[in-house]
Amino acid sequence: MTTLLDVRDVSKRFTMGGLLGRRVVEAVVDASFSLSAETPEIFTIIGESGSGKTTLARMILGLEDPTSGEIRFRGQKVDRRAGRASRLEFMSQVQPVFQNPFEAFNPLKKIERYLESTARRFLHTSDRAVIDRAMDEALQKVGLSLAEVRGRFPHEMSGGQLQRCAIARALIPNPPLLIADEPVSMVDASLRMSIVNLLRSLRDDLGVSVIYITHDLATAYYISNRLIIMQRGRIVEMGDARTVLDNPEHPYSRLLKASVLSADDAGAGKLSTDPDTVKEVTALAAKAGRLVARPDGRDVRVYG
Ligand SMILES: Nc1ncnc2c1ncn2[C@@H]1O[C@H](COP(=O)(O)OP(=O)(O)OP(=O)(O)O)[C@@H](O)[C@H]1O
Repeated sequence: MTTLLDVRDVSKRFTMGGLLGRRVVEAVVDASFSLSAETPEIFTIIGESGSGKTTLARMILGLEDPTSGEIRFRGQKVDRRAGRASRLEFMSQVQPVFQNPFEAFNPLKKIERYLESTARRFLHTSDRAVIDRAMDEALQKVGLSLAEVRGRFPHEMSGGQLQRCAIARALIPNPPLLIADEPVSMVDASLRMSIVNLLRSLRDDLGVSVIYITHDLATAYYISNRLIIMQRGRIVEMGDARTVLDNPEHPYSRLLKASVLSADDAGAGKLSTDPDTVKEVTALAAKAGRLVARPDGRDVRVYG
């Protein structure tokens, strides 16, 4: 297997506060997984709020350095301090899609200006016809066209349409990997599935791999090939999405499946369920344990 992305024993520790009241947060602890270059897949990272999903994504994007461990993309170490040319080359191949498309776009600028600057940057051209063609091709991939988008400001689009534009922007350099951090949580429920289906068609029709970060088990089940479940920075279960979600083995994975998001916290990724179970699972979060490979291909964290 040729490896597209290799995340090896990666940890991230944040230290906050001064000498008095110093606080250390273990945001990600010893995360390891890899994606194949030959088989595009949707690889999902699931976990409640604060479990370390975004920190892991930011390290993969080279926006944050691991405290220990290493991330390699196509064999090259992901390095925030690499020279401008190699950083640009990396960024053209690993593109982010963020949660809130209204924040991703400057409200005072027409949408095409944003797409255009991405095209100029990554395609190294200022040829108008080449730029227009690249923007139109990328927009067609998400079910839009340059003619539809031209002249429009972000507020003139629905959240779903704008998220499509954000995905089109990410597709301009033809990246083999997208990192989509909660890409549907700010989109109206009625339009959510169309974005989820779009991610699926990027994989199936264009061969793009997607790291899909979410706390929504339903969409994860629907589109993922493999997934990892994170609790307080640690991977507690990893494997084929359906195997794990049909029959979760780690107590936290079971809790995640059994829990219902409370109406107040819908979309915030906080769990609301039986307090005793929560207590039991919280106690496990303080233990290191170790990931053990199971015969059915999944890895589950065990203790003692
Ligand atoms: N720059 C930072 N400085 C200090 N602590 C941080 C920083 N970034 C993240 N953290 C902490 O690291 C932990 C993991 O945060 P992270 O944002 O990665 O979780 P998450 O799973 O993405 O949560 P959410 O679903 O809410 O986005 C949290 O305790 C968070 O407070």
